[in-house]
Amino acid sequence: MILKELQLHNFRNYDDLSVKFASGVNILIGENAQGKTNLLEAVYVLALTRSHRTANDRELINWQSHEARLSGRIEKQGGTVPLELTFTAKGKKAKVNHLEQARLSQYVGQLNVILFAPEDLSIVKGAPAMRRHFMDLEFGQMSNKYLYDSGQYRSILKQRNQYLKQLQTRQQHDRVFLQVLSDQLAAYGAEIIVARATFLKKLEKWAQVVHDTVSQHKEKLTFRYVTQVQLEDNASVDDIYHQLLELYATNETKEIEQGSTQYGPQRDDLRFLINEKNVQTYGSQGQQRTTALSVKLAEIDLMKEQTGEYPILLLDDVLSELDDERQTHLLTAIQDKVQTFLTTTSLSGIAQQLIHAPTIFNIDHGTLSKEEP
Ligand SMILES: Nc1ncnc2c1ncn2[C@@H]1O[C@H](COP(=O)(O)OP(=O)(O)OP(=O)(O)O)[C@@H](O)[C@H]1O
Repeated sequence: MILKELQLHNFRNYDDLSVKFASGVNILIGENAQGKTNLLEAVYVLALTRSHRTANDRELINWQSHEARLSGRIEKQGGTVPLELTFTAKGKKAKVNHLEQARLSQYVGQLNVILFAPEDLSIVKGAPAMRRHFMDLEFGQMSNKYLYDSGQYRSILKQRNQYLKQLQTRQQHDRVFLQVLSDQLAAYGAEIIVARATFLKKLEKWAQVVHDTVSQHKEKLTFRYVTQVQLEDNASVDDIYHQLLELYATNETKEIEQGSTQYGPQRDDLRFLINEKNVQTYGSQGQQRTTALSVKLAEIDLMKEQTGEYPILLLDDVLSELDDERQTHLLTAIQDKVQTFLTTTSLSGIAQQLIHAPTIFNIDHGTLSKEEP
């Protein structure tokens, strides 16, 4: 899939921008605070309807304005698809093929992106929330159902936590309503757990291929999905649902005391192992970085397997963080396959010989100029 064109209107520090991109590697060069990350963010937002940097959409709108508009034209095997997003103080509207979508989950998935920023290098050693966020982002793009189920789960979880607190302070007495919420939560939770397990198996398979090459056949990378339920191979949604219900029933008093839900996918984690040893605790910094790189590259392959199209890769200032060997692996893996946008303040430190005919854009105070070859 290729993002052929992008138009921005009052998005961050861009007043009006209209740009055509190359199908290979697009390098965005500029000094600090000129709008490089804002442009990558625009592509990310166009794909996912929300930013990776802020949960507050208002920040995306130019300070001088009340409305931001992003539109783009993507080219896929099935043809060209125009996308449009409008942000105002009241909310956002999403259009595919000029038709407004009733639900954002219907919009997401048209344009698939993978973002790789320096903080992703800490996916192995960072907090569990980071790995859950990673799973939700990636799997949500590949499956509308996953996206929908996790949205429902989040809202029921919030209600249930509020209700547990109310039971704690005796504002509420009705435990039957708690059971209704537990039932709904277990139903969506089971869907999420089974989907995560299924996607992780597939992702692991691709990550093993990449890691085997990067480690020159010395290391075997495996994933371990850490969840509170018993997860046998091919576990059914129904089985997990009953296990969760059982956990809620047995721990009702404890959960009321704590005033929060203690069981479910919001407590999951993901462990990476190299030759059976946990990379988080035993891996060198180099192995942790290589694992992160293998996982990122595996996402590209998995996305292709699931959707039939390669996603777009957004590299936010990450190449300078990778040594020559890892840069080589990354750039060779994507060469001539994946449309890539990379930001940098300087070309030095980037293995340019591995980038086939890049298109270079200079960014200066929210304006773009293409460097002629
Ligand atoms: N809503 C907004 N309206 C107008 N300008 C904004 C808005 N949000 C951010 N900016 C401006 O955008 C600029 C930051 O741009 P960006 O984050 O893309 O920097 P960058 O080029 O990636 O720099 P660095 O290399 O330091 O990361 C800042 O000058 C900031 O003041």
